[in-house]
Amino acid sequence: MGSITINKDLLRERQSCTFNVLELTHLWDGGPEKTKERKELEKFFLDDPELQEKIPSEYLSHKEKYQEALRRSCLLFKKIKEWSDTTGCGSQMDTFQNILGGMLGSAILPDGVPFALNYVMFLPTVMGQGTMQQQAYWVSRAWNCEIMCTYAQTELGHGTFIRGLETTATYDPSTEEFVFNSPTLTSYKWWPGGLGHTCNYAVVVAQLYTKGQCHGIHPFIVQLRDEETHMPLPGIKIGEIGSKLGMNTINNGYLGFENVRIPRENMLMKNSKVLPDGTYVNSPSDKLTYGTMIFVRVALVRGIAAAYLSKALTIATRYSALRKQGEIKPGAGETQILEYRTQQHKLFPPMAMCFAMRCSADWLWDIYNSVTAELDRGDLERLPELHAMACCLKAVCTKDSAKAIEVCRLATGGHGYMNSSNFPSTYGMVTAAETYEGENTVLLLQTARFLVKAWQQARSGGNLTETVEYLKTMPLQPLSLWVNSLQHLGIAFKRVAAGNIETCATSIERRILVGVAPEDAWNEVSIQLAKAAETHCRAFMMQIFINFATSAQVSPELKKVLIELCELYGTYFLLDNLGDFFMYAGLRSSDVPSIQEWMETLLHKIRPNAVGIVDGFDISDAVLRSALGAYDGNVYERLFAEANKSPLNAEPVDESFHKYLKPFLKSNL
Ligand SMILES: CCCCCCCCCCCCCCCCCCCCCC(=O)SCCNC(=O)CCNC(=O)[C@H](O)C(C)(C)COP(=O)(O)OP(=O)(O)OC[C@H]1O[C@@H](n2cnc3c(N)ncnc32)[C@H](O)[C@@H]1OP(=O)(O)O
Ligand SMILES: Cc1cc2nc3c(=O)[nH]c(=O)nc-3n(C[C@H](O)[C@H](O)[C@H](O)COP(=O)(O)OP(=O)(O)OC[C@H]3O[C@@H](n4cnc5c(N)ncnc54)[C@H](O)[C@@H]3O)c2cc1C
Repeated sequence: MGSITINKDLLRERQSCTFNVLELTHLWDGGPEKTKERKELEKFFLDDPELQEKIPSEYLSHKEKYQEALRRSCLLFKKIKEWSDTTGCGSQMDTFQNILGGMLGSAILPDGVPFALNYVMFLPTVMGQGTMQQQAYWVSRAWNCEIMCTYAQTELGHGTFIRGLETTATYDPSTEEFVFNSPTLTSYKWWPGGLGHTCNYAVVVAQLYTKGQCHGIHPFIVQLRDEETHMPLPGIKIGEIGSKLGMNTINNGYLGFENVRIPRENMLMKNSKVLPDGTYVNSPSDKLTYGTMIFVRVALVRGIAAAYLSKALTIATRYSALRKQGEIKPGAGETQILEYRTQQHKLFPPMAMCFAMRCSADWLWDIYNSVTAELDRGDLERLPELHAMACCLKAVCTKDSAKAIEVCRLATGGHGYMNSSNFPSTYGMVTAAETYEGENTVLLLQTARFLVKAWQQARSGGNLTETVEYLKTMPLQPLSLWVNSLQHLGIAFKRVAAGNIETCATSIERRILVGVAPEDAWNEVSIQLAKAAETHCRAFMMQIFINFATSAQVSPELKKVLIELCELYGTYFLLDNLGDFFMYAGLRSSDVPSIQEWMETLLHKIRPNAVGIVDGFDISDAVLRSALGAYDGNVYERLFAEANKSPLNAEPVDESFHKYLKPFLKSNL
């Protein structure tokens, strides 16, 4: 291809953008230095021909896909080492973030990195739950890829309810070993990434038995395969779970145990312990075992939800600026589809969501780091709030992102259905995150549990933490008349959340008063509870976005765009949930037309900057991997070039014609 002619419509869009795109890129990356580093990193990896795709992976068999992914993973991680040796350790963390969290990794291994779990879950588990000695031994081995590891928690029978896991680890004091068993078919580990044929070690989460007593689930490091031959060790039954909707190169696997013995020292013992004689020593909190899940939920908001959405938006927005279809005014010439208000309504609210996700992710990352430091000092006070916010942000952001990616695909018509648009693999990657690391409904219900408690505390005059402080005053303040302003939106979203939480709390109380058991009352109200958690999260994201947009140290031109996007976030979700705002935020039906108009005006204002905004995400063509979204806009040439990569086009007449079709056509049915 190699064409450098930029599509004329895209060129015009770029000329009419009202703000400096590079300024947005710097803001998005966290400063000019970060942008520079990212670009150097991308160049280092993406210019390597060995890492580039030769045949589109869709045309490979399942086995070939895995083998090719493994080849590239090995090269990739060699290069990471090379990169960090030349640039120092500090940036190694950033490198991993870039490779595993969304962007760079998805350019090289679009259907998942089979080594991901080694870094995303195994290492964080050892670092968070291992003693100093365990960390000293295991971290360097895994970090340097002397061994390859995964995190095996989910079983065929249980993913959500982890207290119900069935794998057993029974302590044998005579040999100072744990003996692992899978007593049932449903106790087989099922799903861990890289487990199939890649990893030789895993953190295995199992029910710990010692002195005849079960102490619940605990993490252990178990060797699965011989380090030389890679053969499964005696008693280990292991394999891959087969083809999936997406993420087909991440090598998810299954695992069963038959009397597999590991040394006592392989139990991760930072929190709870088993002494050589089998005495069990309790952890300060049994929820510390769940720490790695919090880490991944936190990382996903930015690394998956926001990152993949920014890609889908770049593809759909550029395409909508150059695609022409129909006329708005007869005879006026064909219209860029981006001119259609309905098209703007598909694309611009997700742009706003992308910003809201990024601000929230930064907040979540900061609180994660401070709470983790507090946990290390034995202070568990802020853990419930971190857990509650990680749960709802993971759930709401992955849900919004997956839904919006599908909207972006639909917004590109038929061409979006092609694998070469890169929508299918992008969607496959993000919808997986709606399930893994805590299924979204389940996580919303975890947040709801925290909110109902906070509500009760607010009623009894107790102290409330930062994210629920609004519950103290909200319902008591009189409702004011509706005003179309950002500040009013912020308050209205909190009122909706407070109203939903109050409704749930009183519904539960009412049921309990008439004799329903508290647990049944909870289940009966759980549709509303999940909704309450979502509205709390939305109110939080709205406020974080308002704070960000109003205080960002940027040029007035860019600030104007940020404020418009922020207002769009609020008006979009308000209009999508009018009933809530009628019920709880003092909205009257006579207020709605002006809000609808406000939202439509925002779409109109954002329109000239739409391409500028997605250009500001600065996603290179190599990362986008889309025939529809490339910077130069040569969509039709690219679609043709991609079609010609189909193996069916290698010959003018396929051999199947002679084998099947010709005899069939000649058979005179
Ligand atoms: C170092 C280098 C780093 C480089 C970094 C690079 C970074 C870049 C990375 C970017 C990303 C790229 C990734 C791509 C790769 C894809 C990988 C795919 C990975 C997918 C992996 C998985 O998929 S891996 C399995 C996950 N599987 C779950 O996720 C199970 C959900 N299931 C539960 O999580 C529990 O089962 C559930 C429901 C809570 C109930 O647990 P339960 O029954 O024990 O608890 P209850 O409900 O009874 O609650 C009792 C009380 O515990 C409280 N509580 C509960 N949890 C708590 C907690 N975590 N912390 C504190 N408190 C907690 C609760 O709030 C209650 O508190 P209270 O009593 O005060 O109200
Ligand atoms: C791509 C992918 C990668 C994965 N990688 C790993 C990995 O590396 N390691 C690992 O250990 N696991 C992994 N998993 C497993 C993943 O963590 C689980 O699938 C997830 O936690 C959901 O559990 P489940 O599949 O048992 O669903 P279930 O819990 O059976 O959920 C099914 C339905 O039941 C509902 N439900 C369940 N419990 C409740 C409840 N208490 N209240 C209300 N509704 C409920 C859910 O909302 C859902 O609608 C992966 C999964 C996927 C899809």
